Amino acid sequence: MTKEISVALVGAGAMGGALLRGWLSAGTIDPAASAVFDPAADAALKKLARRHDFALNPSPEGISVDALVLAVKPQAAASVLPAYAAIARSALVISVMAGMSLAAIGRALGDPPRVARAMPNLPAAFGAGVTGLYAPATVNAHGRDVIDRLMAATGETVWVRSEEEIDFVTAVSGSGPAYFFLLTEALAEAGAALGLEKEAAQRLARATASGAGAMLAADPRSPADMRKAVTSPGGTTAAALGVLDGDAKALRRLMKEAAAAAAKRAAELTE
Ligand SMILES: NC(=O)c1ccc[n+]([C@@H]2O[C@H](COP(=O)([O-])OP(=O)(O)OC[C@H]3O[C@@H](n4cnc5c(N)ncnc54)[C@H](O)[C@@H]3O)[C@@H](O)[C@H]2O)c1
Ligand code: PRO
Repeated sequence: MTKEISVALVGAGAMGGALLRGWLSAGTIDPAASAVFDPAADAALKKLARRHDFALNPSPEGISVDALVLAVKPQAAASVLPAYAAIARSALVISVMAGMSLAAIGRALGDPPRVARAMPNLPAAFGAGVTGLYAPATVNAHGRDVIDRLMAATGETVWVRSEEEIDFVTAVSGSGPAYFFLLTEALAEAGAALGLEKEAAQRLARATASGAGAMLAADPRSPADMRKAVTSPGGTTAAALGVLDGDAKALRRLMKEAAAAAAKRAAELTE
């Protein structure tokens, strides 16, 4: 049997909390040997700590774990991370922070020997996440396996070739769920504008987004092939796609601009 991983998690908000819940339900981590740090721990997190018996907000002094996972806001990192420098000396450090470079993490933690970047996304809370991963050569095969096992507990993992590509992952899958939620909002608004009752339009749009997501998860066909399966020649879908994807390729152009803006912002956060 594979050994459970001991983890110190710094920041158990939306993303850190989703990872923690994924690890606990998949049995990936050893709760009794793990610790979670979050000064704003709410009742749900306290209940989780009691149920699974992990340490919540212990003194970081003397804590020794396999992996130190950093999930605080990048803007808070410089002031928060130094308190965890001693843990980082012997642990594999995995940062899920957007736009916080290996160099900046190293500076804040006193240059620990092994630091990797991971960019998960929020569907991790339902085991439906995808995480982009990058580790420099200082992280060996065992370290990579630990990172992969931790992140695979909440969905798929995709290794990328360079640290710069983590900013591109952030633009595609880290921020990506928000693009689909916006599309769902926009579709509901369009339905209401046509004359549907607002609530009916919202239910139709949401179930359509979730149904399309279920097809993407279960159907091996490419997204383009599934799009074609919905589109009868000269029919209603073709009329809509003529607006979204006609000669001007409006949606594809907009998506490129949006992803470029997200990647640029990730790079700015790094400075
Ligand atoms: N939300 C996402 O979809 C998403 C996706 C990928 C990566 N991320 C990254 O995850 C990180 C966290 O984002 P989030 O959305 O979960 O934010 P969040 O605000 O929900 O969570 C941050 C948590 O850090 C805690 N915190 C603050 N000071 C702390 C300290 N001194 N010690 C320990 N914990 C402390 C806060 O109380 C909060 O619970 C960010 O760096 C973000 O870039 C987020
Ligand atoms: N949420 C974080 C942000 O918006 C990182 C990816 C998703 O910056």
